[in-house]
Amino acid sequence: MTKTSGSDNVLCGRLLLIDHDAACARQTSAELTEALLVAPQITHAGTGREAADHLRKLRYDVIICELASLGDLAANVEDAMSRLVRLANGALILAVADSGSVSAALGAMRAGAHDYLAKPAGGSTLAGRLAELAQRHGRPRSLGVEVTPEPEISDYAGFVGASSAMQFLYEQIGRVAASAAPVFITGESGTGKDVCAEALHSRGPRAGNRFVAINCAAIPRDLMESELFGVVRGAFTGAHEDRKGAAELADGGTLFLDEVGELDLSLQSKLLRFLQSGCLSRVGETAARKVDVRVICATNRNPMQMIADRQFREDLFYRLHVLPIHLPPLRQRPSDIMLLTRHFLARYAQEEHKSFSDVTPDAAQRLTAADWPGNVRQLQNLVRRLVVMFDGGQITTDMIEAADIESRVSTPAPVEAPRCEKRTVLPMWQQEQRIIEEAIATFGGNISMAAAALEISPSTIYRKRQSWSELAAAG
Ligand SMILES: Nc1ncnc2c1ncn2[C@@H]1O[C@H](COP(=O)(O)OP(=O)(O)OP(=O)(O)O)[C@@H](O)[C@H]1O
Repeated sequence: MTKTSGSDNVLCGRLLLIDHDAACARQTSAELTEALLVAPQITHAGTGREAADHLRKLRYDVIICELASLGDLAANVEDAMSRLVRLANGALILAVADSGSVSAALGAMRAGAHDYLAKPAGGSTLAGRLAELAQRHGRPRSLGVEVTPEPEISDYAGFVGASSAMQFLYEQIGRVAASAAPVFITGESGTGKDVCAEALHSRGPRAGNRFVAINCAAIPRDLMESELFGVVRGAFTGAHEDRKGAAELADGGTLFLDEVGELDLSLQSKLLRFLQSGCLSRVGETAARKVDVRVICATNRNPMQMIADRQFREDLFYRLHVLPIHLPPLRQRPSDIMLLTRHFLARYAQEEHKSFSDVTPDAAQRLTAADWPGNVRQLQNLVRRLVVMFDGGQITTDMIEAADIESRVSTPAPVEAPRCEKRTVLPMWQQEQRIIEEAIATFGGNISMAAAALEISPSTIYRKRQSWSELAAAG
């Protein structure tokens, strides 16, 4: 077996190996020790729960996790990995999946694993992949490492966060902001899609012009067209004067269409025509007006599902989905939770003229371990309530319990036993489509990276996308 070179020698600290097959784990340990120049301290855990016990007692640098061994942590791989990520305290996580379990591997990645390998993964393959990962993520705690970590950015254009997911996002915004091409932002509610749209505007060449946001879910359907494209006097009852719509107001700047999936289908056709021609007509006029806007749109729904359900035009989707950005949920970047907590604490304490010193270690542990289904908005609301409800001092777990009206922070989601339910089975091509689109979203729209993770070629993805549009059109 070949040893990794000195400069690659990044894996030397504490390593937790999770594998229910003890013989396999022994072999992997031996091979890894041989493949690395400085032997790591390897601890073996046979189950997810055993691993959780180790992680509560000691901090590890790297976790290698055979996914089938996590079954006792949660009913599905994604939830189990989310729990592991929360306990991992920033360790690098490399998932090892059965070669047929692409969806399990993707679920693990979605939940926050840094990378995955298909079985069988020998010691030198593992060592090589860990070296790559450590270079990419910068592991300052690994012993004997010569990696110079990139300077960590902890706030950027309205965002607070220093996790590797946020570093990737800042880099993406920096690159994408300069372009005039449409941006499609996805992410759960409260992850910062509005913040992202404004950051793209403020960091781009249109920053001197207007940023006009329109929430497609908040405006009644019959007013939407005039809000978007404007109206001429007398076009309908109540149209007392000529008025510009959001698109015209944003001329020279950025038009942000939030919750774009809520636009009704007839307006989607008009939006498509506008994107194709750069011209619009106000409601009640026939003349076309040339408008120069950069379009950014966002949704917290799955656009592929909306297309499959015929709620979103596929041609419009591909027109808008030129530069995709995906915002990771807060539970996948637990290292940002205390940074955000302290940021909001300082901000609201100042607003309320109060003084809060910090958060007790127990309270910090509780906040970091929570699921945050409402993401940053939920954390922000909780901190605001804490500041309003209490006079100052240190934030304790009792205070969190009292302020946590959503009852989600104090009670992490219980592990549900697998239920036998009647489920709809989607056709093979739709399941395949979902896996591939999820992989693409995981890598922020980068097809080459998604293809590499799926171990297929990028041209296969392009070819399959073409055949799905044909199937969707035929169906
Ligand atoms: N990384 C972050 N740092 C600081 N504040 C953040 C961050 N992410 C989100 N926020 C704050 O959280 C709140 C929700 O963010 P935002 O409205 O951008 O979320 P969203 O993804 O657009 O949600 P929705 O889909 O519900 O519209 C805002 O007050 C925003 O300022």
